[in-house]
Amino acid sequence: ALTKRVQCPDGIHTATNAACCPLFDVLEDVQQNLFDGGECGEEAHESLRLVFHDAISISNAAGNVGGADGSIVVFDTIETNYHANLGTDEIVQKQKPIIARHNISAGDFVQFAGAVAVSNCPGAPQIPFFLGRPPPVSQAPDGLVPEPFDSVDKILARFADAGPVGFTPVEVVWSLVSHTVAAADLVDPTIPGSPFDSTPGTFDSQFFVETQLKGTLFPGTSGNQGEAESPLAGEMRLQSDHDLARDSRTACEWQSFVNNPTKLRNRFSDVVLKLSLLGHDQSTLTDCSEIIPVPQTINVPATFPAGLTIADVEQACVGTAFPSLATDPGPVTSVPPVAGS
Ligand code: HEM
Ligand SMILES: [Ca+2]
Ligand SMILES: [Mn+2]
Repeated sequence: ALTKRVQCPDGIHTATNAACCPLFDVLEDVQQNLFDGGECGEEAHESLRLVFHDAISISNAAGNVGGADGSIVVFDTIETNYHANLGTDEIVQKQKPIIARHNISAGDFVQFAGAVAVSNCPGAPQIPFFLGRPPPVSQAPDGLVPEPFDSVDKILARFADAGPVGFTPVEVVWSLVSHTVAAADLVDPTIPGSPFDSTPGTFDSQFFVETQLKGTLFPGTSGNQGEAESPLAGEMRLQSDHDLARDSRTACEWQSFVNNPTKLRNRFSDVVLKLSLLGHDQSTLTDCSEIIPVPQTINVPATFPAGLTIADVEQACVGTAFPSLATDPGPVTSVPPVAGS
């Protein structure tokens, strides 16, 4: 279809809707001053985490107030002190001056920065972005963000209660594709930056392979709340990811992402869009998805880490065999921490 484009006031860009033009400057600012020139590093990871923590803070039972409204930024002195949000204060402090330089709401910025963050990760989808969220009305109440020590029942119930339609167990799995570009700083504070898979800078399916492997060690100290044993030195496994990979309601969807990059991209894109619209009527927002950069593509098959094979898989999906994968060559390695964590 032919779409008429407008010339933006900067004289450089064009857009399908003039309302999107200011986002070219915001994009430049976040790439240069938040994401170190366009990296999939610590600030990109934390900005994606912030997408979730802002958006999921809405409850159908409580009347669907809030959601993706930027309250975690505007009411940061309250919300970043909630236990589940600990550690988000740093990225909020880095985002605030950028928001102040532009005429953009905090709710829009959090979702925009998250979509740009994901686009910096090779293999990622181009996440749609809609513009026009009003300022938040109030801080989100405590207790709406899932914790890694929550049971699967509790996690699924919390997601089901997020917004008027909620999220199904399968959509919960889709949302956890995020943990392919992620690390933990506070679950074990002695080892900040410990990644959830061996490739935290790449948007691949290693997270779904490695969470299905038998846990054999704690990368740092033992006894941390919300942590389960992982299969690799340096790698952190959340109790919640361990349990979701093995629960009969979620295990087959979890396994289905292994070596399925097209599904990984498409489902994650769908579910992040849905998160980004929590608390909003999509028809009141403007589609500015074209401003989000097109991510670099990758073509690397999933593998078992060196020294591990199908024999180390804790098969949980009944009825579908775990995909057959090669094992990385060479000696057993350990996963290095994410820099700047
Ligand atoms: C059951 C649901 C979830 C739980 C229990 C959970 C829990 C956690 C925990 C405990 C951390 C480590 C925080 C730290 O110690 O620094 C983390 C990191 C992260 N989470 Fe989740 N998460 C969930 C869902 C999500 C979703 C839906 C997204 C995004 C769509 C997301 C994105 C991230 C990212 C990107 C990081 C890494 C941040 C960094 O590397 O700095 N999480 N998550
Ligand atoms: Ca990865
Ligand atoms: Mn971090």
